[in-house]
Amino acid sequence: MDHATDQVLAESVAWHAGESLRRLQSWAIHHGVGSGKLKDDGDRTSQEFIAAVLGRLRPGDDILSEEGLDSRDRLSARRVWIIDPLDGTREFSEGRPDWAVHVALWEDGALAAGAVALPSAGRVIGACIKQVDFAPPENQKLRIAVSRSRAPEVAERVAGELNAELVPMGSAGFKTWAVVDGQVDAYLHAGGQYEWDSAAPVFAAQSAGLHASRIDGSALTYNEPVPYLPDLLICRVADSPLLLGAIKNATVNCTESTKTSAERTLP
Ligand SMILES: Nc1ncnc2c1ncn2[C@@H]1O[C@H](COP(=O)(O)O)[C@@H](OP(=O)(O)O)[C@H]1O
Ligand SMILES: [Mg+2]
Repeated sequence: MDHATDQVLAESVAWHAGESLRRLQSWAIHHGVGSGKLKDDGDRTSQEFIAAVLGRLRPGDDILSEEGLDSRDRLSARRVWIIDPLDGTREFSEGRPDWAVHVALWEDGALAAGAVALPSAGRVIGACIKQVDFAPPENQKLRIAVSRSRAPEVAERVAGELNAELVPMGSAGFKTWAVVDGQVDAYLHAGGQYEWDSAAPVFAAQSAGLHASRIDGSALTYNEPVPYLPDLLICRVADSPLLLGAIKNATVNCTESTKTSAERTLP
């Protein structure tokens, strides 16, 4: 299968899943559906839709999904779709716009396709997005997107060292889009996340010419036995030495772990 065809599929399935979720969210708000039910319905229906499409169009591929059962089979597979049917679930269930759908393809050791659908912005970011070549206005503080509900301690320290502004938002995909779109200069996360939270955003960011790595500067790797990938930095390549240096200073005595957890075991 050629990667251009896989990329079209990733963008299309993410877009359609996102549009269904957007309609579900509007309907639920209009009818006063509780946030718990909206969250469960969103996760379930998006998972079912994406799994059905990939199962029909790519029957030989494996799937690693936040909402699906994991299996050891994917460790010997050549191609694994890594999906988060609804990222920013909390924000979705609160009726907010900062959520996304992530669909990525890992093939032979690397990300080969990926798409992040952003229904509130009417956008999908993937392989065909414009390269990010802008510089921030002079004398403007660096703006760093962080989790709205779990802003990491390291980000607060980095902001202190660089006199940067932290911008809280939901969803890894939404924050990545904010960097690609120039609304912020970086997205910094630590303290916990899984492969499905970052695979599609990282593919889209790298396609746009951005830096994406672990917060110690090492490469992000996918389809690992334990899909725990707790931290992430996305920013312009030119800003990466400054940010990685500040993160290094900030992680001394920081309580957040950047080590891979071995807590999840495969059946
Ligand atoms: N400390 C942590 N441990 C595990 N997952 C985390 C985490 N912090 C953030 N995440 C996950 O990363 C995604 C983006 O988080 P945030 O919106 O806080 O930036 C969310 O995915 P889901 O919404 O798919 O669960 C969230 O659950
Ligand atoms: Mg997620």
